[in-house]
Amino acid sequence: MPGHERTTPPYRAGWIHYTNVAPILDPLRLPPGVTAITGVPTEMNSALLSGRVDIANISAVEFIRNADRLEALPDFSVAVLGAVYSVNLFHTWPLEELRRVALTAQSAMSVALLEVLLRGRGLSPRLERAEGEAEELLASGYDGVLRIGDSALREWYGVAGPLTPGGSMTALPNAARGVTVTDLAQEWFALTGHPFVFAVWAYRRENPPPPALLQAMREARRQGLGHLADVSKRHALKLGLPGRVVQHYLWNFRYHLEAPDRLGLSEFAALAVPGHAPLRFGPRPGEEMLRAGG
Ligand SMILES: C=C(O[C@@H]1C=C(C(=O)O)C=C[C@H]1O)C(=O)O
Repeated sequence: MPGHERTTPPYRAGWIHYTNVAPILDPLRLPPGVTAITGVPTEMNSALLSGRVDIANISAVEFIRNADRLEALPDFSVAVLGAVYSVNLFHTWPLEELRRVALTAQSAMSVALLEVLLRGRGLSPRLERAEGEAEELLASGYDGVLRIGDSALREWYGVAGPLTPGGSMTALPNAARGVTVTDLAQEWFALTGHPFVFAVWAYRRENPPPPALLQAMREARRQGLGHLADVSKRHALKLGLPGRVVQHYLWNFRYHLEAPDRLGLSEFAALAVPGHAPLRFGPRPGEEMLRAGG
């Protein structure tokens, strides 16, 4: 049409912006032509699947369930080997005696992990979606509450902290005032000896991210991990937690989807989504142009 420039629509990103992705997202400068929105995991999962965004860090189980149409970046993850501190089951009875467990509506992956862990122990408490703080839900009649993200980290600290100087964050499970915190990633490690991958960066296969976005994300991660003390200090203020606790929390993550993480992911996929389509990952750093034919 005369007088009308044909413009390419923006490439739309959806970020779960929990503190655990701050080392990647805080320093990120979006390249021209890329926009971003933020939300909790279940919101970003559905934004990607419904086509409202083009790439998102989503619950890994949704990537597995939709492996026939999604692909994930080969070198980005939110994973841990052992405890994660922010995916917690708060409970007042031993796991074997739980009857009614409240699940946060923000999570898909941690819910799937809890289901796998309970099944593995032959347990089947009633699982219900309910939102609210752990102690509040425990007081209202639930005997277990699954919480994730920043509020789970804060509530974990409410039970486990304040840590004594030189005290260990790794003595788990934590318990205080009749509430036990079971760290689900720690349980996964006890079961398998492998890392647990909570999130991957996924996109619809026919719509991969522009190389400039990948480059910006990799550069941002380098910056963030290189200045972890600053990132931690800033978020500690926001969270109302000691800087050293947030720094321990952040350095503990595995952000590169390395071979051990993929092993953990495949193992989880086989348990949680039997018969899933093969998991597909995009080209390795530096190989994007090869695939684009350039
Ligand atoms: C480690 C976490 O992982 C997050 C948990 C998710 C889920 O339970 O669906 C999704 C994305 C992850 O970034 C956390 O929430 O603390």
